[in-house]
Amino acid sequence: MSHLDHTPSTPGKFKIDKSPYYSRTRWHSSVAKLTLWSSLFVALIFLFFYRSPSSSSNNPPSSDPSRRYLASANWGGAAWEKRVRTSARIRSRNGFSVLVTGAAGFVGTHVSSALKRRGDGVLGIDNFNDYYDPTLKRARQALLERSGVFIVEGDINDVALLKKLFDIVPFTHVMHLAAQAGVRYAMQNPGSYVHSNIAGFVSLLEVCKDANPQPAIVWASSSSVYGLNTKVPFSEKDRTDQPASLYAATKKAGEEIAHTYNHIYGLSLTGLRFFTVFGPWGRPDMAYFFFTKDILKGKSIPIFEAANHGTVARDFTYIDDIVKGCLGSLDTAEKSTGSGGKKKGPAQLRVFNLGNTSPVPVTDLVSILERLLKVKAKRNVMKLPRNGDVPYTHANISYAQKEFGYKPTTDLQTGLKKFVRWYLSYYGDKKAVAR
Ligand SMILES: O=C(O)[C@H]1O[C@H](OP(=O)(O)OP(=O)(O)OC[C@H]2O[C@@H](n3ccc(=O)[nH]c3=O)[C@H](O)[C@@H]2O)[C@H](O)[C@@H](O)[C@@H]1O
Repeated sequence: MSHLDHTPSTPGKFKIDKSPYYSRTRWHSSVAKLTLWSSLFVALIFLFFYRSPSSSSNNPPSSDPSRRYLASANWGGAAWEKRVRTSARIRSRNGFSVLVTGAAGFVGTHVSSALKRRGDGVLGIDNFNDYYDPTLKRARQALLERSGVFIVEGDINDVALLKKLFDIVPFTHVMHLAAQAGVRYAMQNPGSYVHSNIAGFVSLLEVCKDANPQPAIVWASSSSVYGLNTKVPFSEKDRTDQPASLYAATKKAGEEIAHTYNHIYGLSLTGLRFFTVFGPWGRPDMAYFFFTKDILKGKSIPIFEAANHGTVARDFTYIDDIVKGCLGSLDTAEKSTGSGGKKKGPAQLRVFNLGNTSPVPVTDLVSILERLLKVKAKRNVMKLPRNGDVPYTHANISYAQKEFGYKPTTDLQTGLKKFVRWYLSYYGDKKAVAR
């Protein structure tokens, strides 16, 4: 029997006798402790990398199998590099070469496709996580593939991968749309917001600042940064220091981080505050999308109202208008001024509201859907939960209008008509009801 077998399991209660075995016992127990703590440490590191949510367009619940590629990256090789190069090749005079992060996401897909159509070189990156149905992301990927856009499967926290992409292609621009989206999910999985919207953004900026030439970066902030601001319409000059959700706080942090990288490294940075973007190929976690699904299924839908039966309203903005805003921002983005990681002069730093300028109550959104679907909704009106939602958003867009002629042209009714048409054709009438 080994002397260690006498050691009680409760630490602290054991007083070691000063026997000849004492020093050996202590040495053995130190080795055992060291082994125990090292194993724990290794296990914690493993858990962190394995369980921490991946970045890109959205983040998954902890069971997400798509995170596994973090441990085993599936990129590289001559054929892969050729696809990267071909996808990013510029096909028009004065065209750009754009790296689009979150390319299999809602906005990412539309922007990538618009850039490709006008002759820019486009390379996507997305981690295809399962925050929402990844088959929708795969369908978007197939759509882009047909128009010649290759989406690299990878995470924006993978610095080696990003560096490799910049080694292969001297991107002139980065359209950074990969993020953990959704206001309410932040209470369920706060770490995913930090991982994607903060750590992921920093890892991207680190690679961009070292790139030669440095790209100009346009990235997705959010209307949610206005938080508890009550002055309407929201103007870029209004205060944004009262975020109502962790999601909003991480987007606000992104704006401050952008300032830092602009200041130190001369990166040209443009943040876009999107206002509740909707349309075909949209995000299933958003109200207009799951209301459609649930109305068709005959399920009741929760409709939030503000205090004292106040109206909850959003400045819903149609995807095509957002795409125009993204392209306008890219077209007016000035070059970054740094090289070799060093700033050579002041660089452009901008933030734009991209909204529709006409807020619509959520109850009206439901009425429009009822008419388009020809089904009466089962309305379950309830108090706005304390989950990060704000009662009202309304964009002042005069800055974007002045800088690149931004002018939204699609109202909620017209946009929803296009969405419903897409929804029914994508899921098929029967499947749409069954889902
Ligand atoms: O503008 C933005 O920056 C944000 O827009 C949306 O956030 P949100 O406006 O909350 O969009 P939805 O989740 O689709 O909600 C739309 C409206 O429906 C309401 N709602 C939502 C869910 C629900 O069950 N019931 C309900 O009445 C919300 O209060 C809100 O007024 C996106 O989900 C965010 O990712 C984005 O950053």
